[in-house]
Amino acid sequence: MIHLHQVTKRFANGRGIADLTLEVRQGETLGYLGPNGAGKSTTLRILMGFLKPDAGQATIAGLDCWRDAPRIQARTGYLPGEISFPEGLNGLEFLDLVAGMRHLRGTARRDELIHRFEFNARTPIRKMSKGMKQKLAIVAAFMHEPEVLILDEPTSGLDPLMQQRFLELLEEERQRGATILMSSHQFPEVERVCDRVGILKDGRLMALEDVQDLRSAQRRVFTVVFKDPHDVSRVERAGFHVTKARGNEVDVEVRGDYNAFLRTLAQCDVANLSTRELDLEEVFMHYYAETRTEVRS
Ligand SMILES: Nc1ncnc2c1ncn2[C@@H]1O[C@H](COP(=O)(O)OP(=O)(O)OP(=O)(O)O)[C@@H](O)[C@H]1O
Repeated sequence: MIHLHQVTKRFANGRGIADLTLEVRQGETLGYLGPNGAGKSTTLRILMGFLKPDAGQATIAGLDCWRDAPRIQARTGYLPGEISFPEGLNGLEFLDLVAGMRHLRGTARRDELIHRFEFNARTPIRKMSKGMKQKLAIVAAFMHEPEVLILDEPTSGLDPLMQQRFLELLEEERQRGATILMSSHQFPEVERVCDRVGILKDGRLMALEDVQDLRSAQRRVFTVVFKDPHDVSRVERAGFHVTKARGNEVDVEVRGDYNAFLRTLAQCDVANLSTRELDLEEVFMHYYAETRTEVRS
């Protein structure tokens, strides 16, 4: 449904996106993650036809994002990262303006969304808080029940209750069959609502993974407290991936077969042992950091 094929956009500062190929399948929700300045918003703005790529092609439902921008903008729900509203309007007037541009007549969905996000849409926009403006932009992006949603950090500025409401809305849109591309810095929300997750760094796609596969892969962190500090180096020497070491206590990431690790532990004097699943943040954090930091005392 959403296709980027070898798309490059380079700004004067040398940043942007480079040779990016990515597909969001029909009915799929794809989480788009990456450090600040990675090029996420740039990608989304190219898809909405606000930026022209230097090379490559971006399409939504077969329409070229640059040439067919008005048609794409009419049928897509877009939530920008930085929202600029026209001067002098209240929330409802702004929504009427957007509805008019999309030739949308019914107001039931609009009113239902305003009710759901609990804000007074008659407030002048200049008097709205950051969170209220975000809610208003959400209503504008979702009220025409688009088949494609392009969302740039959609929960930023929302309080925890409203973030929850938003994720419920997204879940409903997924059920309805919408195709969703969503940038985010919130690993837990991506893990909750996305089918796949792409990681962008320095304008390049570093990883593209199925969230279900990540869940089912055997990845655990073992936190072990040794009685004898020499056992810490015994674990390291055996080739296991120690992610944190604090005195006698270590965190060890183990993927796949746990038996070899347990056999190594059997040779050590273990005072305490706990284990948990690796979360999405831990799986992907090394793409964010320049070098993995090891905490040693
Ligand atoms: N219109 C522009 N003109 C010049 N440089 C730009 C423009 N838009 C973005 N950039 C630069 O391109 C790079 C990528 O920016 P972008 O906003 O796409 O990153 P991002 O991944 O969305 O970051 P964040 O997580 O901080 O929102 C940055 O270095 C930014 O300064």
